Amino acid sequence: MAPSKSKFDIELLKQLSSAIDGEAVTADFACGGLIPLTAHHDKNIGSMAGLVNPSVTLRWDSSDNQIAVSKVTFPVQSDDEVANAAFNALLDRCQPATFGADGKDVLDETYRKAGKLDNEIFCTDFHPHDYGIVDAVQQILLPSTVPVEKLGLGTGSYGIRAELYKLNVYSAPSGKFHAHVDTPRGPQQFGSLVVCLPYAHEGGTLRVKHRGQTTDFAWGERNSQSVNWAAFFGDCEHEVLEVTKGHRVTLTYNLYRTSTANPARQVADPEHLPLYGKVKTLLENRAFLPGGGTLGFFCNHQYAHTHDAGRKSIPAAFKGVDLAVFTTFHSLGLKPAVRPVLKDDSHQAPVWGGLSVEELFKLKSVNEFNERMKVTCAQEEDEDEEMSNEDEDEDEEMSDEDGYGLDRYGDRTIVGTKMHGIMPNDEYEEDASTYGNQAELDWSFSAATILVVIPPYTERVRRLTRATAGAIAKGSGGVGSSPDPIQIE
Ligand SMILES: O=C(O)CCC(=O)C(=O)O
Ligand SMILES: [Fe+2]
Repeated sequence: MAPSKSKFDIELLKQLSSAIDGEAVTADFACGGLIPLTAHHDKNIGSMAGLVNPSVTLRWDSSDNQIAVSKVTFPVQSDDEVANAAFNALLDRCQPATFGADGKDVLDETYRKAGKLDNEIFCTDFHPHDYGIVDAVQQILLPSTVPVEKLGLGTGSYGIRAELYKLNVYSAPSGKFHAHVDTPRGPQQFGSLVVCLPYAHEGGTLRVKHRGQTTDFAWGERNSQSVNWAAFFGDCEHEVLEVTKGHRVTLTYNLYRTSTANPARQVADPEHLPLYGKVKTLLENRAFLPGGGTLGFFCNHQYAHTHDAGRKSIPAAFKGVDLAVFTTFHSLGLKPAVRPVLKDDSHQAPVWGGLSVEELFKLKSVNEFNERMKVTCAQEEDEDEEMSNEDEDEDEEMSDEDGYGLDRYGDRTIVGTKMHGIMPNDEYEEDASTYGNQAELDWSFSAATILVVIPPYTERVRRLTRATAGAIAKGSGGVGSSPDPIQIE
């Protein structure tokens, strides 16, 4: 006997969940690199070549009225007395670094022990663009699969701006910064960049975590002869382990996605995402949700969307696997919508259409779901009608199997995969999300869902054919001429 429709759907949805989980495992949340001191930036051709006395110079406003500006050049050679005196003057000029907790800037050396210089009082001749760092970050963390015109943000694809934020010195013994999540500075900020200047030290590993995965950047040993850097998504918890010897001198940058797009930059083809083929096969399967339905995916990353501008920016801000899910469905002719999922205690929930995960799973009917989520489905009304002819008895069979978080609301299906469930607070050890690197600003991170209305079989195949034919005709891949602009409402 053929399996019942709901069981069959569950099986296919599980496959989809696994495919997304696979995509999530390969998606990077942090990257880093090393620039040997032999590297020289050739300003004429914008590449690295040759060996021409490389160095990094820092200048800062002196606190001594007799001297306007002080400077030091890295690397500081141990036998160079003048350079060592200049380095000590830098250490003297630094003030204790604070961090954000409960909306206030806090000085607590058991949590963060470091010195800092604010960017108003220093400058440097080191620019991460010159060494290809910004390009590398863009390629690894923000591979572009959505031409921004589809998101109403201009033409081409995004650029990246690295804005110098602070100079920090973590010194032995016990320089450190316990687990925290950097305070977001608006929806365009997608991450942070740390550049470690050449100065011998031991310890001070930068540890970055995301959903159970950890990446360590241990620069101590090699650092006296190189500039090291790391970049990571803004919603990742991270910490600086204790410095046990020497001084760990860093420049930190906020990384922003620029709204001015670069029309010349190649937009990668979503057809090459591993997920694409699997979703396409699923949609082409006549037996999969034949009458249509709605799929929901809990995002892997968190996004800054505490007010309207932030909420509208979410698709443009998508990272990693969330971007892959969004662009895959979009390029196959469907119109994914995005909804924030807020915690119960958020007074903003009714305003932004957000829903706590507890509420989400309490919902009984499609109408209630639509009402509460304020879902704007990309479907015409008659298709909605068509979609509501499902058998209510199937509800039980569809609910939460094997921890996949499958659930069903009348004719709609919410798919949460293992990786994509709402991030519980205990994912952050000691709830690091309550510690920032600055007192709270207007923005904070919260979870989001992607909702995709799956039309009945014939309609979705029609859309799919149109979308993929458009892409081929355009010869560029990408989302090509696929349907209409992405719906954010
Ligand atoms: O120095 C580092 O590696 C990271 C510092 C940091 O997390 C911060 O300044 O927020
Ligand atoms: Fe940080």
